[in-house]
Amino acid sequence: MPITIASATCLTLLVPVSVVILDILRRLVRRRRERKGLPLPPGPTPVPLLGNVLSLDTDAPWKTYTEWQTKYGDVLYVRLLDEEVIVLNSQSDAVELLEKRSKIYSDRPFIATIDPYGLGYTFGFARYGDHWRLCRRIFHQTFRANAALVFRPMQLRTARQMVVNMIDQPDQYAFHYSTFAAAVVMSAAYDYEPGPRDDPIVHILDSFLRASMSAATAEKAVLLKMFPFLLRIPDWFPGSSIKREARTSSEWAVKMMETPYKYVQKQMESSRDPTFSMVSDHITRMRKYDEPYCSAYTTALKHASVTAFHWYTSSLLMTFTLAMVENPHVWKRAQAEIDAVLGMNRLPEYDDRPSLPYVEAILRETTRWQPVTPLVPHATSSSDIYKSFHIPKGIFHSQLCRAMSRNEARYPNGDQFIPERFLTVEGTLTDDDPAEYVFGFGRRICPGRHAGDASLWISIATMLATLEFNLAKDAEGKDVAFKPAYASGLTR
Ligand code: HEM
Repeated sequence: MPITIASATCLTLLVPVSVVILDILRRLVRRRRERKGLPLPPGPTPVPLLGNVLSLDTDAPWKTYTEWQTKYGDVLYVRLLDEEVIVLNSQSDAVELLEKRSKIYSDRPFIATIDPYGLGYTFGFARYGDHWRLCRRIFHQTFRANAALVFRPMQLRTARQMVVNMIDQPDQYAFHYSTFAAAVVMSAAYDYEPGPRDDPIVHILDSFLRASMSAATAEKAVLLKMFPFLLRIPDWFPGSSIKREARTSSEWAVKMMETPYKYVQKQMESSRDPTFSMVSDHITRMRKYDEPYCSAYTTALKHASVTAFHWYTSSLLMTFTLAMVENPHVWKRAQAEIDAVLGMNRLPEYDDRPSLPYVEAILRETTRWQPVTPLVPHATSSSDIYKSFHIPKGIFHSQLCRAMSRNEARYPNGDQFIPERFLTVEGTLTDDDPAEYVFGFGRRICPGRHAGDASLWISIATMLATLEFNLAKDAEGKDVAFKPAYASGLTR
């Protein structure tokens, strides 16, 4: 019988699919042997091969996990194809494992999209090991609590500039948030202050974020893990779109890493004015080292200085804006507090922070209401036993920030934006601060949290002191209705 094109295609697909199925089975059998009779944490019953993947809301997985939490408890075991996942829904379990046993809970999982999309150029996705340690040390020297105080005058100035830009171009608010957040990190990392509009480096950052975030979804990670050859097929071949997207994202990532780095090198060579930044400091220090350490140091410095993490700050400012537009009574009460404490003649400064508890409560509620990383992925570097359950080596585990922030006992009506939940009846702040979980836990806890928190506070306080938050109007002066939606990806 002649072999048709259709049957040849079927045969071509059958081989990789069979290899993948055999590999999944082999790994599942090996894991079962390693358990030595101990049970896995409870979770929904997986179907053969597919596991629980069909029951998961892939756009908002935390919604399904939260439903399963009610049914199976705080420590959940879920299987998505061959990927085993432990979901930690409570802060106490996250502290117990990620902080007290941080030696084995600090790795990042293998996510097949990270390197092809260029996300591997930021050390946030690096595997736990020497490269990560060096990046983290470089980063920490600049951004640790005391060192980050140096940035405050710049953060204050940049926040005020952002408000001026918003008054000029209110419809471009998302861009102004991004410029502000990037300016803070770029100043510290490269001594580079972006222009208020159309800055070329902010453009590179935003282009990378758009290319990587819209593309790096969980489905694509699974697809690439199962069929890595998709990255090698010719551009004209059906199904090559993932490869082309990855290439675009990776090209932006290289520009994001190299362009500001070259800017610092040029400044150091040519400028008569001394430049001081994280990058220039380490370029100077590394002169005393020889190859190959110098080359490892340069790579770590480039990965540590990639400023893409500014998106956390700008994303939270978007959430803040949404909350203000939906809850005008909140910004009105905050304005009344600011006017009463500061009077009408000056803008908020950092020293005013303790005197503005309602503004602080708004910041806390913003980070709680819509956590910027609903699921934070970690991986175990060896197996463990927790609460008499077997936790396998090398599996994905994730603290579900979203479940912590929606714990009904701690936050009644958690879907609503209610800053008052952080205030006592006397109007002072309670001890509950979401910063205890929104920045992660243990050795991978956000190292930019001090700078990030200071950026958020000064920008929110300055906006509340100067702006009103209303719906846009159409040509007839009527409110333009809108339906808020979050993009899904590694962050929101
Ligand atoms: C202001 C809002 C911010 C929030 C809510 C936030 C949150 C987080 C979270 C949840 C993680 C993962 C922690 C874990 O794996 O357990 C993280 C990691 C990280 N953040 Fe932040 N972040 C913020 C701002 C920033 C800023 C402004 C910077 C840069 C100056 C930054 C730099 C980083 C880096 C480099 C990592 C990776 C750390 C590692 O893997 O070792 N973050 N952040």
